[in-house]
Amino acid sequence: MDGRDTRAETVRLKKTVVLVGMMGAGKSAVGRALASALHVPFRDSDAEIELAANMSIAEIFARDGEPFFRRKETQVIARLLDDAPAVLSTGGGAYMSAENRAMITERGVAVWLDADLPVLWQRVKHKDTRPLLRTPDPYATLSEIYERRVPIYAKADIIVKSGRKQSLEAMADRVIDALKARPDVLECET
Ligand SMILES: Nc1ncnc2c1ncn2[C@@H]1O[C@H](COP(=O)(O)OP(=O)(O)OP(=O)(O)O)[C@@H](O)[C@H]1O
Ligand SMILES: O=C(O)C1=C[C@@H](O)[C@@H](O)[C@H](O)C1
Ligand SMILES: [Mg+2]
Repeated sequence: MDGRDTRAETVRLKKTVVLVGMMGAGKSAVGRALASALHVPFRDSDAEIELAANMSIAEIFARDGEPFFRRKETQVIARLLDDAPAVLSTGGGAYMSAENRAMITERGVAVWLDADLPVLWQRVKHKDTRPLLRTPDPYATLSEIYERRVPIYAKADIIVKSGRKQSLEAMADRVIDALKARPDVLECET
């Protein structure tokens, strides 16, 4: 048996879980906890792009522009979806591309970590690593991006609400609970 024991159950991931959502939704942080709970590899498209380019995302945006970054993002997601089932955290804009959405849903399962704007702002306001928020009024920019993107994130296969007070592990557990309703994604024996 190649399944692993999680919370007194044996679960086996059959498809890559692709976390989508806004900057600060917790895709990277919750993704790591989720991969650890499911005993599968954790991958992060932003980190993979930075590794391949040997540059930070802010540097890539500044030197090569956002369209170049988006092309790399699509290539990296396609490559990572070829690997064995894993948890894949995407960058906040990845799910905006129809091409990315199609391949994610065909070869994996899209999970939207849905956090409200005030929660997102609390989480991103102290860091200046996100090039899209390097504007004179980053809160207004985040708000505008949020309003524009929410209808697209809502197309995800699974939606998990992310509250202010939930720990990363609690969020990972909620994602696992949602995945259990999808036996084509998570095989579960008690
Ligand atoms: N449920 C949570 N509880 C506590 N802290 C959280 C939670 N989710 C995220 N955070 C914190 O918020 C910050 C931003 O989260 P994270 O980097 O995972 O977001 P992201 O969705 O990957 O954003 P990006 O699209 O910019 O990569 C981190 O410091 C993370 O630890
Ligand atoms: O929301 C976005 O468009 C982005 C989010 C980050 O994860 C990075 O992918 C990059 O900063 C762009
Ligand atoms: Mg991230």
